[in-house]
Amino acid sequence: MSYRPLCCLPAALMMHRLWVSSSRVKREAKEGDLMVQSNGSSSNHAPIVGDQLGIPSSTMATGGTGHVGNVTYMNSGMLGPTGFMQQNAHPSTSVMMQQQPQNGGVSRSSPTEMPQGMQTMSEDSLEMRDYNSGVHHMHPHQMQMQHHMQPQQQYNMQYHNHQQMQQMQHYHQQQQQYQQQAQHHQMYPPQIQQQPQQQGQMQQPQQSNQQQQSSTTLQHINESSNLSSAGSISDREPEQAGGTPQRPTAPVTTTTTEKKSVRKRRRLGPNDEQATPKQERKITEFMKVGEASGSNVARCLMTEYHQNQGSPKRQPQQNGSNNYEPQQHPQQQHQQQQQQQQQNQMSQHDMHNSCWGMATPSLGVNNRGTPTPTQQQHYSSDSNSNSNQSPPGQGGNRMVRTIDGETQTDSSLSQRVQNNNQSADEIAKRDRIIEDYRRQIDDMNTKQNAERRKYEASKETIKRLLIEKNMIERTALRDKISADSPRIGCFKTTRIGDSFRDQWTDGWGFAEIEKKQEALATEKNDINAAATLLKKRKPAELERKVDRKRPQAVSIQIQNDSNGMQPSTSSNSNGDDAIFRRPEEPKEIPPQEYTELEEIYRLRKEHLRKEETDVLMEKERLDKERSLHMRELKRIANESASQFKEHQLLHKRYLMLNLLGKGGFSEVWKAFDIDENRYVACKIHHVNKDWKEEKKANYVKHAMREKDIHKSLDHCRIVKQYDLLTIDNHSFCTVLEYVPGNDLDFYLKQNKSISEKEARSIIMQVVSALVYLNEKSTPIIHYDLKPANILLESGHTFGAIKITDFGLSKIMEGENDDHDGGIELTSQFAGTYWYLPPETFIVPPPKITCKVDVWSIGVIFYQCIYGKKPFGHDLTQQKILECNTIINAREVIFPNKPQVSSLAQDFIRRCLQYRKEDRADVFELARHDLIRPKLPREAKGSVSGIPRSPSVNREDDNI
Ligand SMILES: Nc1ncnc2c1ncn2[C@@H]1O[C@H](COP(=O)(O)OP(=O)(O)OP(=O)(O)O)[C@@H](O)[C@H]1O
Repeated sequence: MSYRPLCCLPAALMMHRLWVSSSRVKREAKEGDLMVQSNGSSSNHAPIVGDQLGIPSSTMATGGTGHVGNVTYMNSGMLGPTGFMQQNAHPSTSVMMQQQPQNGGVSRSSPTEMPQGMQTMSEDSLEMRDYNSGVHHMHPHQMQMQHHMQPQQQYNMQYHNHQQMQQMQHYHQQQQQYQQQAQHHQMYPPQIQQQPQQQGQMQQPQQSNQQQQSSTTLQHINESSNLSSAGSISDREPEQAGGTPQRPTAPVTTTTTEKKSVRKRRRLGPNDEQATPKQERKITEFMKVGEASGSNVARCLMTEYHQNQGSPKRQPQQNGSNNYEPQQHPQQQHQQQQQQQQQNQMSQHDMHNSCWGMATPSLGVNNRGTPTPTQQQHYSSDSNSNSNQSPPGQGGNRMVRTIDGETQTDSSLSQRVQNNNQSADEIAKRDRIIEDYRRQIDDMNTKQNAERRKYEASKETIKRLLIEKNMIERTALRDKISADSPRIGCFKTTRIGDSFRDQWTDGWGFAEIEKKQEALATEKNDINAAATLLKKRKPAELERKVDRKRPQAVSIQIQNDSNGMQPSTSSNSNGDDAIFRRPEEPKEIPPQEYTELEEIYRLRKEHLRKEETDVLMEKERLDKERSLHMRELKRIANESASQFKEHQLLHKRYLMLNLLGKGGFSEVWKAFDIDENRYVACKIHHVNKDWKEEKKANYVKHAMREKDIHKSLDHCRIVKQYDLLTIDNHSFCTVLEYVPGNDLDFYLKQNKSISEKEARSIIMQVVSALVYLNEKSTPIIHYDLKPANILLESGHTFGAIKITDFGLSKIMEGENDDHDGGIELTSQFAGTYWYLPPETFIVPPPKITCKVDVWSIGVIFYQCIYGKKPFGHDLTQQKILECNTIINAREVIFPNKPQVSSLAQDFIRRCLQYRKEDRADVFELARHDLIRPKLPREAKGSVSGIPRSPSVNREDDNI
C-alpha cells in the first residue's frame, strides 16, 4: 500500500479514507482506547501516521502512545477546521484518509468494523466511499485478527464480512470513480464535492439534515490545503496550528484545546509537522498498532460524541457488525436522541471540542487491533456503560475535562495505560476461562471414553457370564439326559432292511413299572383266589345265618383253602370231574378264623388297588418324562449340529445361547440382546443350497412376507418382532420377543387335556389377537393357528399366551380381494391339516377369509377339552389328505366325557360349521357369551354395541 500526504489527496480519496477511518473509529469508540495504536507492539500504525503527518514515530510516541495522539490531532486539524469532522466524522477518520491503498482505495476496515464506522459517518456521504469495493478485501488487520482468533470468532467475522460484501461492492465502485477523478484533477472538483452529498441522500435519507454539514465539510476540506500541517490531535489544534477555516456552527471556544494542541506540537517539534509522510506503509502495520491498548476515556467520549450526533445507527447489531457493543433498546435510543437533541445546541461547541479532543485517542483505538472480537465486544460493553448509559450532560462534562489541558491529557494517558492493563487482564481472564472450558471438555471426553470403555467391558462381562451360565446349563442338561436315558430310554440306531434308523427304546424305568404292574396283578389274582376259597370254607353257622341255602361246594372250597390246598375247580366241574376225581369238600373253618381271613383279603385288595393307581401314575409320569426326554434328545442333537452352537454373536448384539426348537426350514434360538439387555428368540431361516432357484425364491418370498406382516403387528397377545438380520447368503434371522414357557402343543402332549376353564382362557386370548388382526385396514389371516403356535408364557395353561409364526399368513389386500368374499388361496395344502377348514381342501379352492382361523380355534378348543382332535385325530397328514377326512367333516361330535358346558359346545359348534358362510366370524366369536366380558346385569347385552349372542342360555355356563 502506498500512503500519500493528506494535502495531496483529492477530496474524494480523502472521503474514502474518512470512511475507512470511520470504521476504525467505531472500533476505537467501542473499545474506548484512544491510544491503542501507540502500543509499541504494533508499530505499523504509528509509523504510518507519523510518517504521513511528518512526525517521527519516536517523537510521536509518548510512553508508547503520544505519537498517536499527535497524529490524530494533526488529522483532526486537517479536517476539524472544515467543520466536516466536527459534524460528521470522527476525527480519527482523518488518519485513515492518509492511507492510500495500492489497490485503488480498496483499503478498508474490516466489515466487522465497517458498520460501526458507517454509523459514525452516516450523516454524510463519507461512509459510502468505503463501500466501493467490488470484491471484499479483508483489511490486513482483520486478517491478522482472524489469524489470532478462535475458529468461532473467525467464523463470526467471516459471516459479517459476507453480509456486508454486497453493500461494500457498491461503495467500492464509487470509490474507484472518485479516486480516478481525484488523480486526474489533483484538486477538488465540484462534482466530487457534491457526490458524497448525493450518495448520502441516497444511502442515508434519515441523515439528510446533515447534508449541509457535509457540504460544509467538503468545502473546508477544499480549503484545507495544508493538511499535513494540521497534525493536531483535536479539532482545536488545527484551528490554531493550521490556521484552518472556521467552524460553521458552534462558536469557537477552544482556547484550552488550542493551547493544548500547540503544546503538543511543540513537544513534537517543528520537524514533526513538516515531516513528509512516508508513502509506503502497510495497512497491516497500521492495524497492528495498539493491539493491546485501549482507553475508556476515548471510548466514553467517542460514544458521547456519537450520541450527540444523534445517530440512530449507533447500535452495532444494526449493521451486522461483530457485536462490539450490546444493542441498545430502541426506546432507550430514542430517549438518548431526545436528550441529545435538547442539549445539542447548548453543548454543541463543547461536544465538538470534546470530539476533537477524543479524536486522538480514538485514533489509537481505531488502529488498535483487538485480539478477538470477543474482547472487542467486551470493550464495547464497557464503552456502552460509560457512554451510552451516561447522561449527556455528564458526558459533556467529561469531554470538557478531557480536553481541559495537558495535565488532563496526561492523566487520560495514564488512564488509558491503566485501561490497557485492564484490557490485558480481561484477555488473560478470558483466556483462563477458555482454558477452563477446554479442560472441562477434555475431562468430559475422558470421562465419556471411560464410560464407554466401562460399558463395553460390562457388555463383555455380561456376555462372558451368559456363556458361562449357558455352558453350565448345557452341561447339566446333558448330564441329566445322560443320566435319565437308561431309565427313560433313548434313540438307538437300528438297521431296518437296508437302512439305518433311530428307533426309540424304553429305559429300565418302564420295565420296572411293568414288573410292578405284573406283581400287582399277580398279587391281585392271589387275593381274589384266596378270597374265593375262603368263602367255600365258610362255617355252617355263619352260612346258615347268612344263607341257609348256600351251596355245599363253597364250604368245601373254603375248607380246602384253609388247609392250604389250591381251590378245586369244583365249581366248574362237569361230568368228567365226577368220573376221574372228585375233589374233597373243603372243610369248614371256625367262624372266627373265617371272619379274620375275610377281613385280611379285603384289605389286601384295597391296598392293591391303591398300588395299581400309583404304578399307573408313575407310568404316566414316566411317559411325560419320556416325551420331554425325547424332545430334549432331538433338541440337543439339532443344537450340536447347528452352526450357531458356539455362542455366536450375531451383528455384535445377539448372543446365541441355546436352540429352542427346529421347524421345517427354520431353527429358533434363545439369544440375549446385549444392547437391550433382554432375552430374544432368533428364528433363523435357512435356504437349502440344493434347492432350485424357484424354490429358494418362493421360500424367501414367504419369509419376507412373514417378516413384513409380523413387524407391523403390535398386540399383547402376539409375539413381537424386533429385528431382521442377514446372516449369510443362505440364511437370515428374525429377532422375536422371547416367550419363556412351552407351547400349547407340548403341554397337551404332556397333559392330554386341560380343563374347560383353562381352555376357555386360552381361546379368549387367541380370539382377542384375531380381532386385532381383523380390525386392521388390511386384515390378516394367520392360516396356521395350532397348539404349536400358541406359546404359554408361564409354561402352563392358566397364564398368558402369545400367538406366533406368521409364516403362512395372508394379508387381505389388493384389488381382487374382497374382504367379505375372501382372498385367493395361493398356497393350498400348506399348513397343518387337522386345523384347516374344509374349503381349503377343495380343488380348486374357493376364496378364503378370516373364518379359516375361526375353524382352527374350534379345533384347538375341542382338543384342549377332550384331549383329541375332532377330525382325523389318529391320522397322519397324508392319511387326512387321502381320506378326505376334513372334506367330510360335516358335523362335530362331542364325547360324553369329560362333561363340557353347552356354551363351550355351542362355541365349538359355531367355529366348526362346515360351510364358511354358516360359520361365525372373529367378531361374532368375540361376542359369544362364553368369552365376552362379564358385565353388570343391567348393562348386559348392550355393551359396546355388540349384541349378546342369542344362541346359548347362560344357565349352562357352569364351567
Ligand atoms: N418367540 C419364541 N419364544 C420362545 N420360543 C419360541 C418362540 N418362537 C418359537 N419358539 C419355539 O421354537 C420352537 C420352534 O419354533 P417354530 O415356529 O420354528 O416351530 P414350528 O412351528 O414347529 O416350525 P414351523 O415354522 O416349520 O412350523 C418351538 O418349540 C417354539 O415353541
